[in-house]
Amino acid sequence: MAAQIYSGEKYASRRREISANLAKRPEFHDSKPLPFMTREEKILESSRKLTLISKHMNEIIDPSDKRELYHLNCEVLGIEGNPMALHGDMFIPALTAQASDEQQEKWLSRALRREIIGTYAQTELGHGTNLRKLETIATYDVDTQEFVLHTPQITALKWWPGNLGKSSNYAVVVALMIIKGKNYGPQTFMVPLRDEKTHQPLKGITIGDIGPKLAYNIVDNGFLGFDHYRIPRTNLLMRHTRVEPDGTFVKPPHAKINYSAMVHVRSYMITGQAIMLAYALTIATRYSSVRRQGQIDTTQPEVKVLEYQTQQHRLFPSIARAYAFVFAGAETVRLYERVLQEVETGNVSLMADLHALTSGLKSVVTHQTAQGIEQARMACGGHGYSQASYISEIFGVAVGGCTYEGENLVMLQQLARYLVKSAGLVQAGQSSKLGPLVAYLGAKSDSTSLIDRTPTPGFAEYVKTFQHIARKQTLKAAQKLFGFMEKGDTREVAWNKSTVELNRASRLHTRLYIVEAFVRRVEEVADPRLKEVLTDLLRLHVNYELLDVAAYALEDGFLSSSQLDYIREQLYFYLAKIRPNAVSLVDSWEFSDRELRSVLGRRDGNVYENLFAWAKASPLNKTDVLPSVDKYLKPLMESARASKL
Ligand SMILES: CCCCCCCCCCCCCCCCCCC/C=C/C(=O)SCCNC(=O)CCNC(=O)[C@H](O)C(C)(C)COP(=O)(O)OP(=O)(O)OC[C@H]1O[C@@H](n2cnc3c(N)ncnc32)[C@H](O)[C@@H]1OP(=O)(O)O
Ligand SMILES: Cc1cc2nc3c(=O)[nH]c(=O)nc-3n(C[C@H](O)[C@H](O)[C@H](O)COP(=O)(O)OP(=O)(O)OC[C@H]3O[C@@H](n4cnc5c(N)ncnc54)[C@H](O)[C@@H]3O)c2cc1C
Repeated sequence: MAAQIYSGEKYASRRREISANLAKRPEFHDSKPLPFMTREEKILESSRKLTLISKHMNEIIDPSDKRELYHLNCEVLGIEGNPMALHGDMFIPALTAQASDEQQEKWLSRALRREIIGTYAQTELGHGTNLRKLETIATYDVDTQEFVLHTPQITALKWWPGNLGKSSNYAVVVALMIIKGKNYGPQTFMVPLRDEKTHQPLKGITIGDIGPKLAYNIVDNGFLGFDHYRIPRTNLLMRHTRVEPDGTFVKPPHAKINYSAMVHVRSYMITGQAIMLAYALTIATRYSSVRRQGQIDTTQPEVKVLEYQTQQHRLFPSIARAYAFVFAGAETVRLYERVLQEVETGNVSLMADLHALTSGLKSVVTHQTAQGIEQARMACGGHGYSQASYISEIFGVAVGGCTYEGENLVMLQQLARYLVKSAGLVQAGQSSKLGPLVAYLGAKSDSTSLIDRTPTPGFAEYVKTFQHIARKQTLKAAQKLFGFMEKGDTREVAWNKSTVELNRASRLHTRLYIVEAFVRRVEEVADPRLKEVLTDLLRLHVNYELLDVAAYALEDGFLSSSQLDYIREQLYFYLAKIRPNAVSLVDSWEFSDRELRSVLGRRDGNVYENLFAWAKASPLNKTDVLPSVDKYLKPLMESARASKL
């Protein structure tokens, strides 16, 4: 099963080898539980481990394999980030996709060797979503052939970029490019921020950390201001866009080609989110098979809480989602790598499809992941609320994905633009022009679903029902938009009056895609034992998801209430059928205890003694009487007692 999850036996077994290798190297382990460290201690500890990774990586992994590096990071550094997180996640991808060969020679090679540390500085205090209104300006000075970076007001301060505050000495900075008074929109520049020897900020640069956040606190998200700060013309990233010495602008082959670092993260983060969801579910499912409370049969001993149907309903559909997301994530990465290669040859035709797909997936997957993690926390009762479970940290890190790389409700609208265009083609009788991701929009619906109307309903009937729902909502929402426009609203006003419905269409389209990705993967499985278990999980998935969106199919009679009853019964049937495999389904992700960092999620199930040991190790328990008691509580109680006398 691990080979299914990790798209092949080769990587699944490499993960095991890497984990086994690290188990023998205590210097790579956390020196104490992360929840007991201050933010400063965590950053120090993470930097220590980063240095070790840098030194010994070649003995443990093949550093050219992204997946191996990712696994090494998960084991050693964990999810709370590290001082070079953005260096790998965005700085290197931005240089790879946007720097010319000559620029790559100069900077990318140094970045890969870790001679310099970089980040991606785009968001500002006043603007994150609306990139066209960023306020940092890069004005071209033809005389000196330099760009002058400037922060004209406080809202123009870069704000949020990861590792900008304290760790990075370079950044790929996004600023509005002005040449001879003309605004050429957001462009990307390579900008030195700190002296390479002293690490002191360079003259003209104001820089620092933005303070603690909900989670992800090992990362020093930062602020940055420029005071007429000059960089050479050749620091504009010029793989696709160019500015000649005389200020002539040479257009890229696609207007949004500069957004590639964002598309890179959106493509990869689907897998990252699946893994965080699987972390939380591993912890909650294992704990639920250790925790005994209450009885189902009063003549029998207390049961494991995993026997309760409510607990299964809380956890198993999310287990199915984690599988669905990792399968969809693998497809997304394949498409991303293909588009990256095609763009290199000047073919930008798939950029819009990739953007639409990743915008939708990023939004639906992060939202459902956060919901699933929070349910996993509640499934652990009181102990879920303790940081010993580590689920609160997983939640905090994962939920950040709803905001970064494009706020979810904004990114759903990006997909909606694509869907509206496709609906326009359908309306114009040009369905043959629809791309493969939206071809179903042009198909004719059956009048009713055949779920429960055939002897053994296959997945095709479910897929058709999801297609019907997504098609109906897309065409309806587009019609709403066109209707407002026909009545005289501008497109923008009409759009704003239709966005809730448009975003619903985007979610339904994306949920259909996720179901189809799951079906595609299960169909490929050859081993009959694996196929059976994955088929059960997929059946749980389609029934759970369909129930969740059934209102759309009930309102036009595509599904009847008796079919709905059938879907519910199927759901309950598969909850029970999956129960014996539940622990194996989470164990199949093969997370080591080191990687999970959870007392509740321990593989050996020895939860109670380890919770007690963890509590005793709390810094508060170093002394029996705290200074706060000596200084305040004792005098308070003493004066209360004295006044009673
Ligand atoms: C199986 C195991 C294997 C293991 C393998 C390992 C994998 C594990 C990896 C885990 C990795 C996890 C990584 C986690 C990283 C965590 C770090 C997070 C750091 C966070 C960083 C950031 O947040 S950076 C800042 C991000 N900011 C944003 O995202 C801003 C959002 N805003 C925008 O993107 C844009 O402003 C916009 C898209 C909303 C609007 O842009 P604009 O105003 O310019 O455009 P329009 O709306 O007018 O649209 C015009 C037109 O352009 C099209 N378009 C827009 N963007 C793109 C694009 N990128 N590509 C193609 N086309 C695009 C748009 O659709 C419109 O088209 P039309 O045809 O006109 O409709
Ligand atoms: C953990 C984390 C890490 C980050 N790392 C980086 C980084 O490394 N580099 C970087 O540059 N940035 C980074 N960011 C910033 C991040 O990319 C932005 O915060 C994000 O893109 C959202 O933009 P915003 O903050 O401007 O939200 P806003 O746009 O202000 O969103 C506020 C609300 O307005 C709504 N809204 C905004 N525009 C529209 C619209 N057109 N239609 C309808 N509703 C709208 C949103 O849906 C939301 O409800 C990070 C953020 C976080 C949380």
